[in-house]
Amino acid sequence: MTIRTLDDLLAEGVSGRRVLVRADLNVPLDKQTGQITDDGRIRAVLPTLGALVQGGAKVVVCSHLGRPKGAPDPQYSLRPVAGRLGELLGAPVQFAEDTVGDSARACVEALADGQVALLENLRFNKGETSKDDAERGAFADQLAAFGEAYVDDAFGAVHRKHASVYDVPARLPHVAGRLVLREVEVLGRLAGEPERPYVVVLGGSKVSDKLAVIEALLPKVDRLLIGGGMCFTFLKAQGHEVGTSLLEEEMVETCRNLLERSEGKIMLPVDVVAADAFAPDAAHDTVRADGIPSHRLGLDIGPETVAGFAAALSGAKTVFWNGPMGVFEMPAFANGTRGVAEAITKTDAFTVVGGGDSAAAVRALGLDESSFGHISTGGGASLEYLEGKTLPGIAALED
Ligand SMILES: Nc1ncnc2c1ncn2[C@@H]1O[C@H](COP(=O)(O)OP(=O)(O)O)[C@@H](O)[C@H]1O
Ligand SMILES: O=C(OP(=O)(O)O)[C@H](O)COP(=O)(O)O
Repeated sequence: MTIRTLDDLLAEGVSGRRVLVRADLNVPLDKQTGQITDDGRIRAVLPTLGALVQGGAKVVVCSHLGRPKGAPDPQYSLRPVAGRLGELLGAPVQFAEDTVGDSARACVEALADGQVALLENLRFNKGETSKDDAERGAFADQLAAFGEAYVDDAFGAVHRKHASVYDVPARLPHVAGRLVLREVEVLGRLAGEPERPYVVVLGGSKVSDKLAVIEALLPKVDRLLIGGGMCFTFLKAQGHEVGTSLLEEEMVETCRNLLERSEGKIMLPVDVVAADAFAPDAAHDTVRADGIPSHRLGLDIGPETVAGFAAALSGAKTVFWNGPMGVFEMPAFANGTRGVAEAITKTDAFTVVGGGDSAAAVRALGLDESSFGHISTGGGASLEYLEGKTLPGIAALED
């Protein structure tokens, strides 16, 4: 099995050719202003886009943003991303008002050599995420018509069996972009035989996605530290009241089983910061993890938990962290994420941070990016890669 790379495509010559690039431009946006709060994922794809522009390709970029439900939803428009991408590339990016409709077609047809267009959010179309092969395939046909070659540089989405990731490469000559190659190279160090002790820290809000990964990771790790929105389903499984905290009721039984089989490797919070509301100025207190008041919700791990997690991390030789420990976007609930991130940087371990929001948290909290071994653009993608799974987006690139 081989995977052709962007360099192979460039060596063939791309001048005047339409190249469809799947990027992961799923950046965090400020809910009030709609502005991009962290452009790390846009910067991460610049080496690939820059090389194609230099080569004189007509570059058609596509991406998802957030989780719209298969229909246009203005709050998830990629328009602001087109503006920022143009600034970073130093040349305007044409924005298509739809993904595969008249606007997109006109935009693609008008491209001159070396110009870049960005299509509207892929997930405004049912076919992108459909579980039905035919529905996904029909959408992939429309997308593939925009390119003569396909580059996958969307590492953060390679674990999704979606049309733009899985079905389009079956329809076009396909290569891996620079970001995908780099991520796979670095994460390969953790997927093989990581130096022990190997500690994984999990948090964030995509609870059910990540619960599935824990099962597979448990045998490979020495400690699994769980905070963020993840922890409440586990606390509930231990029989504790979690108030109105993020909870996946239907996964409580799964968590109970995981705890039973975890041989004591799973470490949960002993204290949490519980608030009256999901708001920056909400009244809040640190409470015992088994004493969250029924009208409150946990928005951060508490200081005793941070100290316990730091102690568990101190002797580690390999650390992987995905998912903020709390709602770090609100300063009152950022201490847990900051504390754990600092503890990770103090270890002698090879440290990897993965995930759009985790990487954004590192930058937003003013931590030194260079004190981590690698900052990955993918959270779920890197976790599934570490699990040793064949990822749909990588498999689709193999010849
Ligand atoms: N206790 C919590 N309750 C609700 N949301 C939380 C909690 N802790 C963290 N989060 C949220 O999780 C989000 C990030 O989750 P996720 O997408 O899983 O991470 P990543 O993008 O790094 O993979 C952040 O926006 C953060 O506010
Ligand atoms: O943000 C992403 O993943 P991550 O939060 O696991 O890093 C990717 O853009 C994938 O998005 P998805 O989890 O909605 O498929």
